[in-house]
Amino acid sequence: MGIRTAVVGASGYAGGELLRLLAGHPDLDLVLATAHSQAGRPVAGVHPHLAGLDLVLGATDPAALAETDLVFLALPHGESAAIAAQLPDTVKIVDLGADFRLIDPAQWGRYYGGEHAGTWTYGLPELPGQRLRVAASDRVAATGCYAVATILALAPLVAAGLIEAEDVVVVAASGTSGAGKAPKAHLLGAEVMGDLTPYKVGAHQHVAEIKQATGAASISFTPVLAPMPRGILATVTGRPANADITANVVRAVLADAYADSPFVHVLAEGQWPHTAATFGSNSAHLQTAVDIDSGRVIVVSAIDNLGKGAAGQAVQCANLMLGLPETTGLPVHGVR
Ligand SMILES: NC(=O)C1=CN([C@@H]2O[C@H](COP(=O)(O)OP(=O)(O)OC[C@H]3O[C@@H](n4cnc5c(N)ncnc54)[C@H](OP(=O)(O)O)[C@@H]3O)[C@@H](O)[C@H]2O)C=CC1
Ligand SMILES: CC(=O)N[C@@H](CCC(=O)OP(=O)(O)O)C(=O)O
Repeated sequence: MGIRTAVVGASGYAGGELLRLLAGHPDLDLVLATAHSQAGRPVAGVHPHLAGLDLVLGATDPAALAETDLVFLALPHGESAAIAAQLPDTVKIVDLGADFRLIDPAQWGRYYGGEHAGTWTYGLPELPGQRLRVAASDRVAATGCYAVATILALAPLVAAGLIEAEDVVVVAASGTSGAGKAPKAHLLGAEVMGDLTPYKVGAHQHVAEIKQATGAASISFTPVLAPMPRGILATVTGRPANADITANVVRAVLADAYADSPFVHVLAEGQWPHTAATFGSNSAHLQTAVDIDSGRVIVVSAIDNLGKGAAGQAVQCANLMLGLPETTGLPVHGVR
């Protein structure tokens, strides 16, 4: 018997991707998959791509979860804390929601409202020193999807002093699965297809965790909904601190920052990230340029929002928490 593992919120997009990854994981044994309104339905009825996974979605019962070794929470914001509070210390938890990501309660109040649940270890192992902190933790808050795409592009630039921390601009497009399965007015099929739509303009909740993780002082962030099922392409630009900066210098800083990170790939000169190349993987692809007109430093990053942006990231953190190799059960390469 391996690590007894439960997925809470298993009927959702992130939960479904966790089930798919766990089915191929050699050490994590899926013993419980729970849902809310869809409890009682077979997994394959909710997730047709998981046909053959012979499991019925259970109700979310903390007493049953307490009998496991590892719980992934893939719930709407605000629902994790009540369940986590009922689980003993013997159970390791990775929360995919936002509830425990932020340190500053004022930032929680600004972007989410309501009571701040607390702060867990931020689940982005590629940040300096964070791999060890995740490995030493029993409670980890996995990152937001736009946040990981942006932080991976931005953090090394701020840390190396290549750009000014108070002038960062991000425009990022996401596939529709990023919004979750629950019906939303702007996500009706006919409205999404053949269209690009900005939303939460000037007020996206991931700005708080991006600033917290990178040290950027001010960020203008514009998310765009794209007519594709999954994937994020983030274009991050910053004003250079030094007028002589070149793309080769930026590329070297990024390559150095991720030299020991198996899932982050700084692409060869001339190759640009695109979402399809990361589809189904836990990888992030990065490339950089210096704008020949404005002189701004540009880093483009691509991820699969359900992979490195959600379920893959969560499994990567769980691997570290359990002392397993970070890459166990996780695809480095996309499906095309
Ligand atoms: N989608 C993405 O790309 C990413 C998602 N995340 C985070 O992961 C979490 C899940 O997201 P996602 O899978 O997209 O969301 P979905 O809307 O697709 O799924 C939500 C899940 O939570 C369950 N649920 C809904 N309401 C409750 C409740 N009141 N109590 C208990 N369970 C409930 C649903 O069960 P049922 O269907 O049975 O009602 C479903 O299993 C969110 O916190 C999200 O922010 C993080 C990064 C990326
Ligand atoms: C397309 C879309 O709507 N995406 C969601 C991000 C979902 C996510 O990953 O972030 P959280 O875990 O913080 O919810 C949004 O922009 O709010």
